[in-house]
Amino acid sequence: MATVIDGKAIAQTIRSEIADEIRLLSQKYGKVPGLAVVIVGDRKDSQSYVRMKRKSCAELGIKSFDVDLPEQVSEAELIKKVHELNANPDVHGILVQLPLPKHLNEEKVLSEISLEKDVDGFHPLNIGKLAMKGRDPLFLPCTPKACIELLQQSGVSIKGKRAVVVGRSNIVGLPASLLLLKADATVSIVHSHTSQPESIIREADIVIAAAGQPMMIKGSWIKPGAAVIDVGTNAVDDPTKKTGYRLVGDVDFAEASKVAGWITPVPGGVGPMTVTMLLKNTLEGARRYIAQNN
Ligand SMILES: Nc1nc2c(c(=O)[nH]1)N[C@@H](CN(C=O)c1ccc(C(=O)N[C@@H](CCC(=O)O)C(=O)O)cc1)CN2
Ligand SMILES: [Mg+2]
Repeated sequence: MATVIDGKAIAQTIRSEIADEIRLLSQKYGKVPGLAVVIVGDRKDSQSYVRMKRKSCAELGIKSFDVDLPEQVSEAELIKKVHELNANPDVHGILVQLPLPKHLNEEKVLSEISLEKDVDGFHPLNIGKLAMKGRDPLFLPCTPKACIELLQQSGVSIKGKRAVVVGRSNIVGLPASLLLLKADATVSIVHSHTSQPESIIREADIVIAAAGQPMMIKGSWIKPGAAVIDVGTNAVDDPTKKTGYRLVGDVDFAEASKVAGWITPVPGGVGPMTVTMLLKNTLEGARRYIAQNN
């Protein structure tokens, strides 16, 4: 049976370290990190993620700046808000919750966030630097950073290993594959046009599943002893639950956990670490700001 990687517990340990560092920063410089969380519209899932982020800020001593905009907000108004946050010296990190409503151009909006405050690491220049050998972005995207941190904390070495990323989204799949490449893995990306994905996944020592397809990766697709990091958070109907649904990953956990060496659960794996990496990036942004302005 695989070792189940407890993302919630690992996240908790890192959070208490972040809280300690924030206390020190505050004592020494009289400043606390500030994070602006911008949300447009009222998608239930996005609202819930934003609530989690704001609550986590409060718990760790990060000042959160809440910007809630209506679904119909114009691109110009949203960008004006971003510019105001760029100019606010108490804000060290800015994130715009994704996805945005269809009428807004995500790439345009994200490229207006100051590079030094881009704690999601989604600014095209930060992504570009991630793709370049010998260059480092100011911030790494939170979910891919969470995946690497979970592997490292579990003692899984990446260098020279075969890694497969399932999915090629801008938020997870693409940056995760770039991070694995930077860590010297041999990386393949499997996506909706890949024929026989199972034959490629079966060769992988490390699998990062970020396809958004409930339980698509079967136990028979996993190489014995592989490390499996499941980014999927899919709601599937479950009449036995009060809510009427339950969350499952992109991996069939019951099957894969019998074959893998390590595996993350859903919920309680990558999700809590994603928010923790955001808090860590915000602390990094504040530290950098203080170093440049003292
Ligand atoms: N601006 C951004 N937008 C989005 C990001 C992002 O990193 N930045 N990622 C996702 C959503 N996301 C954070 O925003 C996120 C998703 C899931 C979790 C999480 O903790 N999941 C829990 C289960 C939660 C539940 O019970 O509903 C888990 O896996 O244990 C955190 C953050 C898209 N948008
Ligand atoms: Mg859009």
